[in-house]
Amino acid sequence: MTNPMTTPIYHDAPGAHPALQAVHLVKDFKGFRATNNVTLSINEGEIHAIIGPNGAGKTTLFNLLSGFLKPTSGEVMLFGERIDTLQPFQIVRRGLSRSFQISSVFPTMTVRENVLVALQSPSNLPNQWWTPVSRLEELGPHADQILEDVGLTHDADRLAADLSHGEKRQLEIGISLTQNPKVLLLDEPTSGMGSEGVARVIDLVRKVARGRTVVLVEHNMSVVSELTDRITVLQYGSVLASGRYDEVRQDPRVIEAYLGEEGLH
Ligand SMILES: Nc1ncnc2c1ncn2[C@@H]1O[C@H](COP(=O)(O)OP(=O)(O)OP(=O)(O)O)[C@@H](O)[C@H]1O
Repeated sequence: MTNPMTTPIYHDAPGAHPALQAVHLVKDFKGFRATNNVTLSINEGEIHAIIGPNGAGKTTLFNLLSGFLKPTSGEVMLFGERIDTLQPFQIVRRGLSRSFQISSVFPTMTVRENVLVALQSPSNLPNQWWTPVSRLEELGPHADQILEDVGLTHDADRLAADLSHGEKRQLEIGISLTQNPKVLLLDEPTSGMGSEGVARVIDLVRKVARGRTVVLVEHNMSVVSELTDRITVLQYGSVLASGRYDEVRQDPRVIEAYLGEEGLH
């Protein structure tokens, strides 16, 4: 095992404070290398997008960063401390949360109950909840604040099952916020949404990113260009390019290998 004290730290800009780092990360699935020596550094306060074609390894990298997969080799660092040796709930306690899409929403509970239940959990992970909803009222003001933050105040008493796709994604982000994460990972927050929903999520991500570091996997390039400070492009599990969106979109390797002749817009 590598000594954390000797782990190289990749600062990419003078004065930058890394929040989340991958250091020579490798993940093999039965001989198939899904993550190939990925090193990247995401700075405190940054909104960073991970993009790449289908099968490039984005979800695998997200799972490695949040502890849902253990790396074959390499390290993940959160504010300079190794977290790849920890369980996901311990990583949440250290300040990193991720959205779970529909898996962490209880469809038979109301929107507000979903947030209340997540608030009393030591992490926002499924199976970590045990307090009956009736005892959760003291957390009500906090839940209401989160619902306001994610724009669901008027939907508080609706069953989660009755929410639209976009509203469920808003609730997912709300559930992630219950742990007041310093680093928030969002997996395709605009997937399956029309332009109105996309615009709402862009506003929401900007809002929740205040005072936080946000990492998102995103296919919609207009979302990427509007929201992100820097992006990382994955191809075949490796980092093809990483840097400011404006720079990376002009990188000939990115244009040729990933985006086709038209490139990023
Ligand atoms: N548990 C697994 N076992 C075997 N192979 C896997 C496993 N998980 C992912 N892979 C493979 O690793 C590669 C990367 O998959 P991953 O889902 O990380 O890509 P992705 O960039 O998120 O793709 P998409 O944009 O389609 O969601 C793919 O070839 C996939 O088939």
